[in-house]
Amino acid sequence: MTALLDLESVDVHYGDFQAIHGVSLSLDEGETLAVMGANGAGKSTLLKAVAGLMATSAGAVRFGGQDLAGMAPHQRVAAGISLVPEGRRVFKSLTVEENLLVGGYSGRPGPWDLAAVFKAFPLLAERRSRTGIHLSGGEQQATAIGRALMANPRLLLLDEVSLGLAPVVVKDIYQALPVISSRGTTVLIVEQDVSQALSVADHVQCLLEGRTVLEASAASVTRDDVAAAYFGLEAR
Ligand SMILES: Nc1ncnc2c1ncn2[C@@H]1O[C@H](COP(=O)(O)OP(=O)(O)OP(=O)(O)O)[C@@H](O)[C@H]1O
Repeated sequence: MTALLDLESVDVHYGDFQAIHGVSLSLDEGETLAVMGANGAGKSTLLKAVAGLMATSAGAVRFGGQDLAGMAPHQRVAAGISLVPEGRRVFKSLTVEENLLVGGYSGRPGPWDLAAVFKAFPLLAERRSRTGIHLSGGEQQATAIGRALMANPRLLLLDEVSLGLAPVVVKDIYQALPVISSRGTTVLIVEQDVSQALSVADHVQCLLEGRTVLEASAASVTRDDVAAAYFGLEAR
């Protein structure tokens, strides 16, 4: 079976600084992969390389078997890759419902519409007429994820889902992830909260200073294994 997302020995640079060193990964349709690592490990950079916001300097990024080299970010969205960036960025003057409808503008067919998003995030259904400026951090995060789903992506990229959110809100957001997967959407999630990541992921990959130091099925690793990889204890 061809992987939905396949990275082969990818390097990414910011000028002279190399942030990603030869990272490979493979993600099958319908699966969830959690990429973990400490601050500065390269997680966001990797997501940006998949979304087309950062150029790769070596290696290949393939989506559904197609090499994405040279494909612009908007073309990747049209092909079925949606990114929820760190910091959420909902439209503050629009209501929840309007934010979601903006996401559906690209018109890809698929299982996600307003009703499906409200079913996955019941808290949004209650807030559908509220403007972005009046939403809590968690409601903004849910809106940002819902907006990305409205584009009916085959691959949803989620950056730092729980950053800065209260634990109770994080729980609400994480409850939606199995619902998202159950509709066939493949998820690549960047997360610093190891327990949350392990609770939803099929596979985990840990980065340290831009290199893969752990790659495993979520069922086969413990929090301690991941923490050790995080801090480079296995590699030394
Ligand atoms: N715009 C930039 N210019 C130069 N270096 C950058 C830039 N953005 C990130 N970096 C560097 O690239 C490396 C990887 O950063 P990245 O943001 O991908 O890490 P991260 O694992 O997502 O961490 P965080 O959780 O802090 O976002 C870090 O050393 C960072 O300082």
